Amino acid sequence: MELYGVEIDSRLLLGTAQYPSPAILADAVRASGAGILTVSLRRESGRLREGQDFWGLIAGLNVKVLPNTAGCHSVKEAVTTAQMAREVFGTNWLKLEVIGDADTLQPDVFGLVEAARILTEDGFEVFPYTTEDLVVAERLIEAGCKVLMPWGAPIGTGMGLNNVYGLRSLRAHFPDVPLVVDAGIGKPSHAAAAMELGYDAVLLNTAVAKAGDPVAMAGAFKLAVEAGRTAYLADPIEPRDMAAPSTPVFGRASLA
Ligand SMILES: CC(=O)[C@@H](O)[C@H](O)COP(=O)(O)O
Repeated sequence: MELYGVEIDSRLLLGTAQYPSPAILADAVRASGAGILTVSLRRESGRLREGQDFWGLIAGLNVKVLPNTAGCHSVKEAVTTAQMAREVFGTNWLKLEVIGDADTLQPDVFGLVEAARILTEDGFEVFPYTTEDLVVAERLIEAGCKVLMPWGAPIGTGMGLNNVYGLRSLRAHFPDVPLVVDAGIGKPSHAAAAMELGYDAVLLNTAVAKAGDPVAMAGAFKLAVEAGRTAYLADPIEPRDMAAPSTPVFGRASLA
């Protein structure tokens, strides 16, 4: 998969927050085979010493880092955080979150488009956390985004794909834009379902970090993403209303 001209081996993107310990985070990342890790400057660098330890751990994993403006509620805050993240991580890649509602953590799509335009003009390669809205998607692309990351469900809910119709429409409208389902995935089956829809990748955090066994769950997500992608490429059958015998019957057995 190619994102902003960079070839990425794995179609699983993993968040790095909320793990029980740094060691479990590192083991989970390895088990997941993740190709990209998101890192939030604001959440992780609260205390200087801890922040430095954390950067060291992430750097040692040798996985591409996608800094994230998690927790930003305004364009100004997101732009400032992005500029700081570029300094700290030395990358133009940015996962752009502009949160519009404190209960659902849904994106402020108006602020998102504005921030995406400002940051793209400033040389960032923006991965916007958005909804499945087609018009917003169009505006983000006009603003310079070359990847879109619609939500599956609100962050941290684990509800899976809330609007399969919307996600399918988005895929159909933008066949050539890399699309990543970001947020709300709770189980490997949700990730597989996203991949079966033809999504290029999934991004998740809570489902692994908060699992009873994060390392085992990370391995399960790895398999699910691979299975979903393989199934998509294998061209699944369409569901149908009428039954159709899977074992054709030629003639009848004579019991006489
Ligand atoms: C880590 C990150 O980028 C989150 O903001 C992301 O949206 C993940 O959401 P979940 O925790 O619901 O997987």
